[in-house]
Amino acid sequence: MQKILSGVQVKELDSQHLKLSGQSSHELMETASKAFVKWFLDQGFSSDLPIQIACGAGNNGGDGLAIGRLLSALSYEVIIFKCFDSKDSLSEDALLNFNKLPESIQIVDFENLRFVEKGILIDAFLGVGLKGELRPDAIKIIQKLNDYQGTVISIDVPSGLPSDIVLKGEAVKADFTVSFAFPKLSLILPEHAEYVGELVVLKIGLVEEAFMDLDSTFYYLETLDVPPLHTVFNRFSYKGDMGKVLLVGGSPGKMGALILCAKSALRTGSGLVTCHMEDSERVIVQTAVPEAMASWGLIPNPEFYDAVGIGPGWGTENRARLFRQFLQDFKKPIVIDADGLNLLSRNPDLLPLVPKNSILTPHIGEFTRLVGSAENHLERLKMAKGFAVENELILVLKGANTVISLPDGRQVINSSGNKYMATGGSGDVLTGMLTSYLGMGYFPENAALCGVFHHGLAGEIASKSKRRSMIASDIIAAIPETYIQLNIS
Ligand SMILES: NC(=O)C1=CN([C@@H]2O[C@H](COP(=O)(O)OP(=O)(O)OC[C@H]3O[C@@H](n4cnc5c(N)ncnc54)[C@H](O)[C@@H]3O)[C@@H](O)[C@H]2O)[C@@H](O)CC1
Ligand SMILES: Nc1ncnc2c1ncn2[C@@H]1O[C@H](COP(=O)(O)OP(=O)(O)O)[C@@H](O)[C@H]1O
Ligand SMILES: [K+]
Repeated sequence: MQKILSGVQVKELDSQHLKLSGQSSHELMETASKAFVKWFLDQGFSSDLPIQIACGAGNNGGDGLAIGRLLSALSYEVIIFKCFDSKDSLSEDALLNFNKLPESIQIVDFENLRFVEKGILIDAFLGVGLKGELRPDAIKIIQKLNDYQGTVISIDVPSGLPSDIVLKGEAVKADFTVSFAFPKLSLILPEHAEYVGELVVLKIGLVEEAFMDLDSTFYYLETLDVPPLHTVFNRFSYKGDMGKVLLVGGSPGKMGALILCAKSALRTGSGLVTCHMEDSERVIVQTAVPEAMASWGLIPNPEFYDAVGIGPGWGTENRARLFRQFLQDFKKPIVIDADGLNLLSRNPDLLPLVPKNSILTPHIGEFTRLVGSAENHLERLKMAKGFAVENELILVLKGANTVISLPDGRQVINSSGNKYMATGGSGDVLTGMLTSYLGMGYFPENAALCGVFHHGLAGEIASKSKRRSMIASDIIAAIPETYIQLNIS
């Protein structure tokens, strides 16, 4: 998995990479700019209007200048807005690219800037080299850039946004942020949603060894990381190998949560799924999911099951005793969601009974009840890490860019998923997937990573044709396609 480094570490990373690869810094800038242009062309933006590029004096501006030259060579009309005083203030590579600009590109001093409205503005003013608070002249530039009415694309980070802390002042509000190598930590904080817009991360061929000596506990989970985490089943596998899972949840009026969870576990690959609920509700489950079995009353013989998921739609009234009894009987890692988490919040004495390496899946509200309230998401991530380490549990903090905190202190940020997944029941689908992987014998860490990634990918696939019409059942229907796309048998 790709380490996520701080803005300060990026300089060190660059020099390590240049040393190990033999590439020059100018070539690296060219690679990054070409990666951007390739992405840009794939988006199919209209080529009728000029591309306006606001360039600063550092290497972020250098990227902007190189991109301008590359787009101009593809017959785009390009206008460069100079957000720096003179050529003397340019970084070495920015100057090199400034001197390579063809005559056909218009260069306009920032004071004389007049936007061509409704087109595209590329923000290459400030990147990870931003230090301290913005200088007054930079604030003015950012305010002016934010007056633009068309599409804004920020390079690496929206200008003004610090790369790894929460923003205090002004920053560019982008529609897209195209970051290089890994997402800078601040790009995944919900506080910055209106600045970052859609997040895109492009590979620029940095050699892996360059990351080795740079410390970070944050990692980025991407498509290529996932196939090796999966268990391969052989042709003699039988349904017992695929896991016998028990899902405990549902209550009158909330049976849908358990049904979604059961369908999701089956689609993920579980061999046998049993739903445990109140006697009065079992007909609903048996009708809705004929592939699942039903159980009610006390949980008979918990040891029979390979994995258990507990909580979706369960309610909290009169559940604590059953939960305690179950935790005393069942010693393998489990998945706890929704009301299972609420029960833990209300009965903290249950927490030490939760088997080590169990997976807890709170959204921010459940997290606040369970772990405490945080001033901002960065502080929340710190608390999540502390909770996972202290209790030897895996904490999946759900949201855009779900963060998986592992008992050894690593925190893995998921790259898959999108806003269309913000729909009732999508968390229940995740619980079914996670429990299914545990049931198939996956190490809990791999179950968490695979479950979260495939869930997000299924959301992406389903939303292609559904957009805001997507419902949780659509995510379940897209699970098979995730295996096809990742070539998992
Ligand atoms: N490995 C990577 O990630 C690569 C990074 N590249 C680019 O290089 C950028 C980093 O370049 P640099 O290190 O030159 O830094 P930047 O270009 O991000 O920032 C430096 C500029 O910001 C100004 N500045 C700093 N603090 C300020 C403040 N408080 N108020 C106003 N202005 C301020 C400086 O005067 C300087 O002009 C990245 O963001 C990325 O765009 C690419 O060129 C290639 C590879
Ligand atoms: N904006 C978003 N971008 C990506 N994923 C999202 C977004 N909003 C929600 N999700 C995902 O959808 C799921 C919602 O779960 P949850 O909040 O428990 O919903 P519910 O209780 O309705 O099932 C989580 O896995 C979360 O990561
Ligand atoms: K920028």
